[in-house]
Amino acid sequence: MLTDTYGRVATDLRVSLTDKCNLRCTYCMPEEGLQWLAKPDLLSDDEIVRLVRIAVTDLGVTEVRFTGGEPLLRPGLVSIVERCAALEPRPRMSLTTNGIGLKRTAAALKSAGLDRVNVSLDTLRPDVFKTLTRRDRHQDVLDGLRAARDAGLTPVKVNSVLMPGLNDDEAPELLAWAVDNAYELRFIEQMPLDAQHGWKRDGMITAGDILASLRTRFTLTAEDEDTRGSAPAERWTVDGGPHRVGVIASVTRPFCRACDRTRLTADGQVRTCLFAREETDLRAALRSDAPDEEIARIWRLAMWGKKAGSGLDDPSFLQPDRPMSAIGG
Ligand SMILES: Nc1nc2c(ncn2[C@@H]2O[C@H](COP(=O)(O)OP(=O)(O)OP(=O)(O)O)[C@@H](O)[C@H]2O)c(=O)[nH]1
Ligand SMILES: C[S@@+](CC[C@H](N)C(=O)[O-])C[C@H]1O[C@@H](n2cnc3c(N)ncnc32)[C@H](O)[C@@H]1O
Ligand code: SF4
Ligand code: SF4
Repeated sequence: MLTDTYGRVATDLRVSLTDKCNLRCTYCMPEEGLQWLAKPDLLSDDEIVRLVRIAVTDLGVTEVRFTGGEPLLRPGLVSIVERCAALEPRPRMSLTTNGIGLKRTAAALKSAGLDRVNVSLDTLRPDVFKTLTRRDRHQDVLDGLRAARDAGLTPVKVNSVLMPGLNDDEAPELLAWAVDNAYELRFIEQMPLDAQHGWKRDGMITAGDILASLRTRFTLTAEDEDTRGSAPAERWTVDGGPHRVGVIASVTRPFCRACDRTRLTADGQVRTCLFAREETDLRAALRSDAPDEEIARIWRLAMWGKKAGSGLDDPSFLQPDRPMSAIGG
């Protein structure tokens, strides 16, 4: 098992398949993109499947999420999913994506064994989308969302980050749309993980702001805390249910005490936390022909050193060197 000194056990593995992306969301990447990882530095499909196998069979991981950068840009994605679905025990598998390209791939991903998807969409307004992501692809995301739902990659969750002066007035509109389309909407507080290091605590939209805005139009009833488990999202039923809305309040209502996550970057580094400042190199072990037991040992040791939380409230907090897109959000 992947246990840490605070008694938490990591059973949820998040695998970044690439650091590249076809959008440039302002809270994540600069306009000109980043220095992408060199191809030889990326884990191969075989290396990824091997690490997932070790995680599932030797380390107690039960959930695997593929993310990035934009995971749909990884050519081998469908085959990676198919090979991971054949593992014993079979992990539950999901994908976090900007949705562009899902129209083409949703059915194949479902057949390969993917269980569900989370799609990021911050606005219903094409012009705001273009400003926020610096790309004119709004319709592609809407098409991808529909394709995911039609393919049965459900529940389809939608992740929205609200940015002051851009889309912070859209929360009720987004929720009405999500309810109509049977998507489960979650609002995410912006975190200091942007490549530009432009985050400011007093410049972000908080969970409190979001809930106040939603309550101008909906009656929200908090779900029982006991049902939350290790989920980052706190949830409310909307107008008596059955629809729900979530808020992922990493900054103002952190949930690190229940954290069950371990992360693998596209270049094979274990990260114990989104905000970790150290990484552990599994790629080097893989490429020096280490046996499975040795890789499992290194991974366990890395997780044992996991810190209590994000450290966001510490006066000495320092943003990690890698931005969200290179960590795997
Ligand atoms: N602080 C913190 N935030 C996270 C973590 N994992 C995900 N998030 C935030 O939650 C957002 C949504 O993450 P998703 O990839 O959709 O995954 P999820 O919400 O954990 O997954 P499910 O609810 O199981 O579908 C991300 O964009 C992050 O902003 C984490 O380990 N720590
Ligand atoms: C890094 S992206 C990777 C997967 C895919 N490209 C996508 O956008 O869904 C994963 C999630 O991280 C979120 N994200 C990116 N930067 C963030 C930040 N600075 N604060 C909070 N969430 C962020 C995005 O909104 C998205 O939901
Ligand atoms: S949030 Fe996702 S879609 Fe937006 S730039 Fe980052 S990796 Fe790309
Ligand atoms: S900030 Fe780190 S410790 Fe807290 S929930 Fe996220 S990954 Fe876990």
